[in-house]
Order: sequence, then structure tokens, then C-alpha cells
Amino acid sequence: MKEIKHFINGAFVDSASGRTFEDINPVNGQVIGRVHEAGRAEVDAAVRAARAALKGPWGKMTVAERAEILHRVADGVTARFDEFLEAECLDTGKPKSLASHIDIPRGAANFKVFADLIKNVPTEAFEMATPDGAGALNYGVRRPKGVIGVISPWNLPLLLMTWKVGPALACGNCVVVKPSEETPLTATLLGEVMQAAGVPAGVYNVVHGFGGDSAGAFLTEHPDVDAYTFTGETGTGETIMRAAAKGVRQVSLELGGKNAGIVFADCDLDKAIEGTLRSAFANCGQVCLGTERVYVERPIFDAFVARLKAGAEALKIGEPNDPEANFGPLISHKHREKVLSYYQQAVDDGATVVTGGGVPEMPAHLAGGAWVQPTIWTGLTDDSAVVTEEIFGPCCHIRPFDTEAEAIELANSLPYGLASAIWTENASRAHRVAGQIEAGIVWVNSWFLRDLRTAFGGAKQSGIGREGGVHSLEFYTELKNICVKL
Ligand SMILES: NC(=O)c1ccc[n+]([C@@H]2O[C@H](COP(=O)([O-])OP(=O)(O)OC[C@H]3O[C@@H](n4cnc5c(N)ncnc54)[C@H](O)[C@@H]3O)[C@@H](O)[C@H]2O)c1
Ligand SMILES: O=C/C=C/C=C(\O)C(=O)O
Repeated sequence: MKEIKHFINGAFVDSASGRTFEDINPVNGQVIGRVHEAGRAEVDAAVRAARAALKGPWGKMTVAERAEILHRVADGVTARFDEFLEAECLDTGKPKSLASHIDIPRGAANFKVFADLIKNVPTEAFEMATPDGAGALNYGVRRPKGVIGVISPWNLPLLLMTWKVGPALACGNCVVVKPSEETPLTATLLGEVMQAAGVPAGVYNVVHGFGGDSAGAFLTEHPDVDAYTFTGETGTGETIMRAAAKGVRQVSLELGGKNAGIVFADCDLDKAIEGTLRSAFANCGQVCLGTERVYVERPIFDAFVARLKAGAEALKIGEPNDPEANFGPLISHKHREKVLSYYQQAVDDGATVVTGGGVPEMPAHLAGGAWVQPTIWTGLTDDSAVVTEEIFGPCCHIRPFDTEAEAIELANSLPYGLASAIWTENASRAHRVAGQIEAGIVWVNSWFLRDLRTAFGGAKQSGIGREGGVHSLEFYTELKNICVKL
């Protein structure tokens, strides 16, 4: 039986309490291993280790030395690609065909891009006049923020955790990571890579456990953490924000969404279908940027529904090692209950179930997994919970619209504002509509195309702040102005 330990001050350690919890394989419901659950003592040890490391060799390194070590971390992830792939797919059940193209390559890229960026960051300077005529010189310098609490979700575990740890370390901080209780493996394996790359002890720490009244809450309540970066549900973000307010700690929040796809009659229908299939069903619909609301211009509505139905029914449901599989299980039976409750709600609200709506027949060795059918609905009213609440599953509702203004109003009608995808071959319309969508990220004729230098984050209740490229510097450093009288 695998034993998953904390990684604190450069060593793998048990919980003093001896408390552990099960890590479950979503493919078959079997126990992968036992995970140590951190108490306040372990969280405190991790925070103290991070604080001490800031004053040790890490805090004395030049930018170039830090960048070199982070490139070694990236190379370490790549060198152990198959182990990370195995671990991520064991924890999440996602197809290896997906994780090998998205999750694991980004686990390396998220270190490389910030290691390179930090070496080329300009600063600002202002000469000013003074009454005595001699003048003064102002210049900005950036310093690490200090100890960063990193709390990450289970849907893209390595990608989303390293998306925060990469810039945090590039900027000279130290981190205490609390991965999701559902997916402890890759954050733990990264500890070994950090050791091998020569990252000093205490720079990267991992504590396992749950949220409330467990490791997550103990981390957000710890007074010696300087800032928190969190990705997860909006409600959890509110809780973390309240905890961070004590001691006035800054937060970067990447939260939930209920993203709209807008498909105009003048779109390239093949592209729109391919892109909407991926955005609705990739990762079993467990992608915050995914599309759960599809608005289609009326003249192509019937054709679009028929094509998307055919595409959903052509998805290959299967386990991670199945080379044909492009559709895995949900993360857990608990999450499946939530998704199936929305499947039932849709029926209760009078939806037309275009396809899916239940649990697929699976072979005996997979029957214990958290499987659901990819599902498409039409016919619901705009106020149905299925159309307004984040489900975070492989499902979407399709609704016709008649005018551009109507489509924009529908897309902007919810308190979320994370992402949107617009499908049209009319360039003017693409720019005009994208400019009016209230979201942090808008794709045109594409989905999940990611340039890591760009601003990434949500508007409205989908988040606070932007991470990515130079935008990450605003959160992971303190910018100081020095004014020198000449
Ligand atoms: N905006 C984005 O970039 C983005 C990316 C991925 C997922 N998400 C969102 O994340 C959600 C799915 O992930 P999830 O179910 O893991 O989210 P979640 O909020 O339940 O948990 C996320 C993390 O927070 C921890 N946590 C929970 N309660 C806590 C508390 N009170 N104090 C401290 N930590 C706590 C969990 O243990 C986990 O590590 C969805 O809403 C999805 O939209 C957003
Ligand atoms: O499920 C949400 C996916 C988020 C993706 C990123 O944060 C990224 O691509 O950097």
C-alpha cells in the first residue's frame, strides 16, 4: 500500500498524529494509498521551514542562479515524465492521451517560462525636479513577497499547482503547497524532483489534508504566511479571502465559472463543433474554462445540436491506459452525485435530453468508477439551475439566439466571468463581441490555446488578480520605489 507523506524542509515526513486518509482511484474506486493528514504542527513546521529558507542560500541566490535551478526542476519533470503521467492518471482517472499532452508538459513549462521571464524583467525609473534644482532619481526594485501559501484543486493537479509554484519560486519566494485531498501524488513526486535539482530545503513544502478544519484552513489561518494563491470553487475562495484578511494578506483567486460559447451562423461549423466538444467534454468536463452554456444563432441551431450530439456519442469512454480512450471518469463518487443531481434537475425542469443524462454501462473491472455519460440538453429556461450554476461535469445546455446583442446579454447574464469562446468567421464581429464579453479570457475560433505570457484570471465572481507572464510579478513580488536626492 502506497504511503503518501508530507514534504517539509527537504524531507518526507509523517503526521505526528498518525492520522491518514485514503487516496482513491476514480477509475475503479480502489484505494491507491494512504495519505498523511497534516495537523497544525505539520503546517507550522512547513511555514517555519519556508521562512528559514528565505534567509538561507535561496535568499542569497542571484536571479540567474534561481533561473538555472528552475530549469533543472523543469528538466527533472521531463526526465520523470512517465512517473508523473502514471501518478496524475492514477489520481484523476484522466486518459493518458490527455495528460501526456496537457498536464505533464505544462508541469515543466510552468517552471521554464518563469525562469526565463525573471531574467528579463525591466524596472522603472523617474528623474524629478526639486526646488533646489538638483533633482532626484526614483527607481523601482522588486523583492520576493516571502512565504506563499498555495492551495490547488484536483482537476489539473500538477498543471495548476506548478502554475503558481513556478512564478513564486522564480520571484525568490518560498512556498507551502496544500494540494487537493483527491490528488496528492504529483505534488509529492515534485518534492523528489526539487531535491534532485538542488532546490534548498524549505523552499518547496507540501502538506496534505482537507480544507475546512484541516490542512487547508490551518494554512490560511497561519499568521506567518505572507500571501495566498488559490484555485478552486468560488465559495472556498470567499472563505480563504476571509482568513487572509486577518493580518492583511494578499490573495490571488482563480475561481469557478459557468462559461458561455457563442456560435454564430457564419462560423466554420467543423471548427465550432470540434472546439465545443473539447470545451464541454475534455477532462470529463472538469475544466474551469470549459463551456457549459452554448448559445447558437438560430439558422444553424438544429444542425449544430445534431453535430454536437454525434460528437458526444462518438467519445471513447475508458481507463487511462486505453489508447483509444478520450473520456475518463469524474474525480470521485461524491462529485458524481453532484453532477447526477444536475442531470436529474435538468429533467425535472423539462429539458430535452439530446444525449446522455445517466451512467454508462462499464465492464466489471471498472464498475466501481465514478463514470457518467457525456450529456447535452436543450429547452431549458435561462433561470434553470442547470444553466446558471457551475456543474463541473461533461454536460452543456444549447440555446438558440437571434441577434448579436441578445447573445452578448445572455453570455454576460451570470455573476461568473471566467472564460468564453466565440465562433465566427467575421473578423469585425469577433473583435466587437469579444470586447463586450465580461470575462477574463475570451477565445475566438479556438479554446484552451494558452500563451503563458498572457494575463490569466477571472472577472466578477470568477476570481481576483491575473497570473501569467509579467502579471505574476504583481502578486509574487513587492515593488519598492527608492527616491535618491541628487
Ligand atoms: N479559475 C481557475 O483557473 C480554476 C481552475 C481549476 C478549477 N477551478 C475551480 O475549482 C473547483 C473544482 O476544484 P475543487 O473541487 O478542488 O475546489 P475546492 O474549492 O473544493 O478545493 C480546492 C482546494 O481548496 C482546499 N480547500 C477547501 N476548503 C478550504 C478551506 N476552507 N480552507 C482552505 N482550503 C480549502 C481543498 O482542499 C483543495 O485543495 C471548480 O469550481 C472549478 O471551477 C478554477
Ligand atoms: O480548470 C482550469 C484550467 C486552468 C488552466 C490554467 O490555469 C492554465 O492553463 O494556466
